[in-house]
Amino acid sequence: MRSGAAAIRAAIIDLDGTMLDTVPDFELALNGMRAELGLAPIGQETITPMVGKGSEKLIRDVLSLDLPQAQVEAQYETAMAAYQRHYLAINGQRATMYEGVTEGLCKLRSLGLRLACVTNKPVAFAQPLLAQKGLTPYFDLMYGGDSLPKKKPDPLPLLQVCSDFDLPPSQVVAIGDSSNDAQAARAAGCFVLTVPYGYNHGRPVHEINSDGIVGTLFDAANLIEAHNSNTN
Ligand SMILES: O=C(O)COP(=O)(O)O
Ligand SMILES: [Mg+2]
Repeated sequence: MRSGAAAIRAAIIDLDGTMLDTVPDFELALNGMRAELGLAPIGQETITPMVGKGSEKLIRDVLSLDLPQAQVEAQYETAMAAYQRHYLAINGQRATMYEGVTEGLCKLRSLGLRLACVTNKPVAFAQPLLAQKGLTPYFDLMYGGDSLPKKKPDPLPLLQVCSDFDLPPSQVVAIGDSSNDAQAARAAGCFVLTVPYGYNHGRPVHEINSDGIVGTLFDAANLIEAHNSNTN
């Protein structure tokens, strides 16, 4: 992060691919939906690069694997309803937490930062998932992909958090796994740190325009601590 910049007072943390590996949940829910539509199951290697742009795009992309455009639109509503039903039934069953997540969140809180989770996952999936994994207490607030009129890569959810926390974006860092998170952060004027173990739409992580790659959320917290000790 830029030396001479102001201290970081809040962090906005992504969910899928950053705190939790949810691809095994997506696999169950998407294949449940596909079975209802008479489509063959798909594997995690196909699903992983599709995660991160929200449910609407995911369902269209998954249907487009087999169906021509007109058919995708004709089946979309049925597919979305089936997908939501399956996802809610298995939510969190196979998702696992990445290394360093709880340590990182604890440390960020101990540094006095306010924390928000901003995900493109629908809020009806994200809220129970955070609760089930014991992550809810770390966060002051959470916005899902359908909480506001626009989702990442639009800066709106990040700017909303800055306004909720009454902080300028220059004092807020976004931490995520994808170019989607980085684009939103850059457009909002927030710092951005990237974890290398997530999905990034199937692209190499070094292509992301970010202020640094951190191995874990705990490493991110240590970097922020060092940055703040140079500014206070
Ligand atoms: O697109 C999704 O469902 C989730 O994406 P995110 O948590 O990485 O923002
Ligand atoms: Mg993500």
